Amino acid sequence: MTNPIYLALDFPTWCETKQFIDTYDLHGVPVKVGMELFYREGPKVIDKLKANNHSIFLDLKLHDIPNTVMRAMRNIAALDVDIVNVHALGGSEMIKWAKEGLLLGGTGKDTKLIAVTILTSISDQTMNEELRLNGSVNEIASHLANLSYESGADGVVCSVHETKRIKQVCGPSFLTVTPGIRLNQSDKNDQRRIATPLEARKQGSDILVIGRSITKAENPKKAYEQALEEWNRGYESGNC
Ligand SMILES: O=c1ccn([C@@H]2O[C@H](COP(=O)(O)O)[C@@H](O)[C@H]2O)c(=O)[nH]1
Repeated sequence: MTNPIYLALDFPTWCETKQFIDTYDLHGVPVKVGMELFYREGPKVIDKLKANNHSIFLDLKLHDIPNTVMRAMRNIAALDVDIVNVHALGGSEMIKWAKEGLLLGGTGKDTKLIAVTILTSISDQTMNEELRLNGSVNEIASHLANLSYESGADGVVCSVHETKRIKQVCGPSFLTVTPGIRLNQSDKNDQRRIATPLEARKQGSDILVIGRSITKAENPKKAYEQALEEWNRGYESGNC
């Protein structure tokens, strides 16, 4: 099976990104490019990573009126990356138009459109008391996943803790992409709904996104290999 661990390249510049990949010999691993790097370097960063054989998840989390998202997605489609995303809270019309934009601007590659349900930095308490969204994160994330599924998305971004329920609601082939992964549970940082790679595998995640547990590790190469080893252990021990 293909490597499901996307390394979050949350660096300020291409220069620092390249230095990190070169130093720790992480050439060719799947990567996630987010707002920090993309807003600095623009589309050329995608070409540079492609030249280095990385699968790319472009994490720009579009959230606007349907027409604006469709037109933006038409341009993003030309970048020919593997995964792109929107916020599910933009609603069903926005998700449908995002898919339309992706198809209109696409180069024939099967770019997956996924929708962020509830950010992994949000707790039940923040959702209920600050945002005044009623229900548990689990309930709302699975509702938003179902909405995304019915609107033509290929999957969602959620935490490991919602994966099982989302698979039950949307079916096994609906992708669950899970950030909030920690190799050491004590390093939560700004994340609230975290899990280990082993738990992610047991709960049925398809793709893991890992940033700081690898980039800030003493030995990032070893940390990446540890994540892969845990993931594979989850499979070998028949836990899935
Ligand atoms: O709900 C979400 C959606 C996206 N992310 C992104 O994933 C990485 C996680 O980084 P860590 O350092 O492993 O916490 C980061 O780029 C986020 O923008 C997310 O964490 N949660």
